[in-house]
Amino acid sequence: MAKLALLSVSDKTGITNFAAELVARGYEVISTGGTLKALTDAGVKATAVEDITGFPEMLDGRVKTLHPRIHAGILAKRDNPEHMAELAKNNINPIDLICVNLYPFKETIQKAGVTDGEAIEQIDIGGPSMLRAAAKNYQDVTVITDRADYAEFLKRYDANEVDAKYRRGLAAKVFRQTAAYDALIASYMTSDAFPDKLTLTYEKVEDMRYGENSHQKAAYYKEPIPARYSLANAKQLHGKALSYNNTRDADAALRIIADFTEQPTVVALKHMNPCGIGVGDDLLSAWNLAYEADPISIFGGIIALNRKVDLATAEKMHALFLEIIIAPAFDEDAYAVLAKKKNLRIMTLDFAKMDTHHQDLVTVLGGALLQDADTAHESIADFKVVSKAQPTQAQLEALEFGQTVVKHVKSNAIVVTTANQTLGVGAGQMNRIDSLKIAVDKAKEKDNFKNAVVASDAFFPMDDCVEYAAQNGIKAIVEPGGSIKDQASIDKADEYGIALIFTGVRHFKH
Ligand SMILES: NC(=O)c1ncn([C@@H]2O[C@H](COP(=O)(O)O)[C@@H](O)[C@H]2O)c1NC=O
Repeated sequence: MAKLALLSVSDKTGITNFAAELVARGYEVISTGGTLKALTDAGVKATAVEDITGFPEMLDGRVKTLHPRIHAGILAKRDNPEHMAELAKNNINPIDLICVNLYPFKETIQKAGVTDGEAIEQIDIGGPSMLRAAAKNYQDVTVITDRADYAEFLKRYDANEVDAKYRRGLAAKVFRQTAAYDALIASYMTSDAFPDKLTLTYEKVEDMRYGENSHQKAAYYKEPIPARYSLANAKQLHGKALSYNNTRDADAALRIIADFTEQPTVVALKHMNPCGIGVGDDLLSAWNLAYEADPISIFGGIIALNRKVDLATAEKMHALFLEIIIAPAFDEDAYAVLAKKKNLRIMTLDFAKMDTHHQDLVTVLGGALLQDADTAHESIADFKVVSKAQPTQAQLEALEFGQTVVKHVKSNAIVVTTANQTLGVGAGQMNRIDSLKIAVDKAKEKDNFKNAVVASDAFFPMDDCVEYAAQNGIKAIVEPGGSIKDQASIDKADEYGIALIFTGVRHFKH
């Protein structure tokens, strides 16, 4: 009896050639409607599934292969005499190879104007059933769901290397594939933000050279349908592949610059924290401010710019060693200058529709934490002045800028800023006063420090922060408030005659 192979694929790329190769190796091919047509049109001999089941394909294709003649043929254990006797009794032939890829559900839901009915119709039922049956019975059945495996299978077949280990690997691939397929359907069907079973699915973009350090292996995965404004949708025009750390840093820079849409803005970032942010009337002035904010830390930095990069700005950036430049676009001459550096990663991304409202997932030992992204944003209207001194309009604008920046800095986070430039960033210290000292001491070196204000991501636990800031010339501070010692900070502000503003919103970033 000839070996049987059942081929039923939506993506028909390479299928006729694969089928012909199977026939050449003595397989008898069975196929469903569209696949059968593709095969017979190409002159490959194949039998209709209907001729095996004795049933027509029904219900607009909802039922084609869902039949005991197919499933018993796949699932029978060849070394179980009772199974084989049952097959024989019912006149069912064992099926040795299943080649199935599924209805294009993902592609369908991305189509403009697709109806729910159209989407639901693209939920494959018969395909996953056959794949799962064959994968369960991998000891006896070969299952192929990825067309990249066609050539490998034939090679192994010819070398007599289609063994149980190989088939088990193919089976595992099937269970991953069907799990990912179902996860996408589940997320399409419900907007439950925190479901009982978290079935996220990601697709591998690439293996990375290494992870955070060279002894750590790593790979980059993207969501099946990533948001338009995401690194997954950025285009790399030039330079080396992004490393693990580059990828995280570029993502952090994109999250920051998404909060600055009104005016030309440049974000310079190092190790997940902004080292300089500048906002200007044009990109060059924004660059100058971001650069001058911290000309040392920017070395080897990641730069995000929210306007098309012009030659003048490109020349300034070219003078430095930078890891990544990401912007909506580059003028031709600007690109030519930047591309002189072989390794510099130059990337573009559509900045038009920034959808940053998403969830963030982090893993912990034995689990994961999922939360809404911190998209809260406080403006001057949300500020509550708690000191006797009232902030000037200029100070309010600087405080708003600082407040926007500080939520992107690792806690304990303190930033000292003007209304369009960071002057000092105190990040990731284990106590707030140390972060404040770092930020203030750095800012003090700057010419425009006299206009500087302080923003804090969380409340001051004691009055020492207000005292240090005031003693060093700071005239206005914004913080969430909420400490049992708030009054001490307010008293200290009043003692020095500086303005203290509460927002009521904390922005920890651990
Ligand atoms: N209903 C069934 O019994 C069934 N059996 C196989 N399919 C799918 O039908 C597709 C192939 O159909 P066709 O050969 O007609 O182009 C494959 O993606 C396969 O996964 C089915 N379709 C959906 O469930």
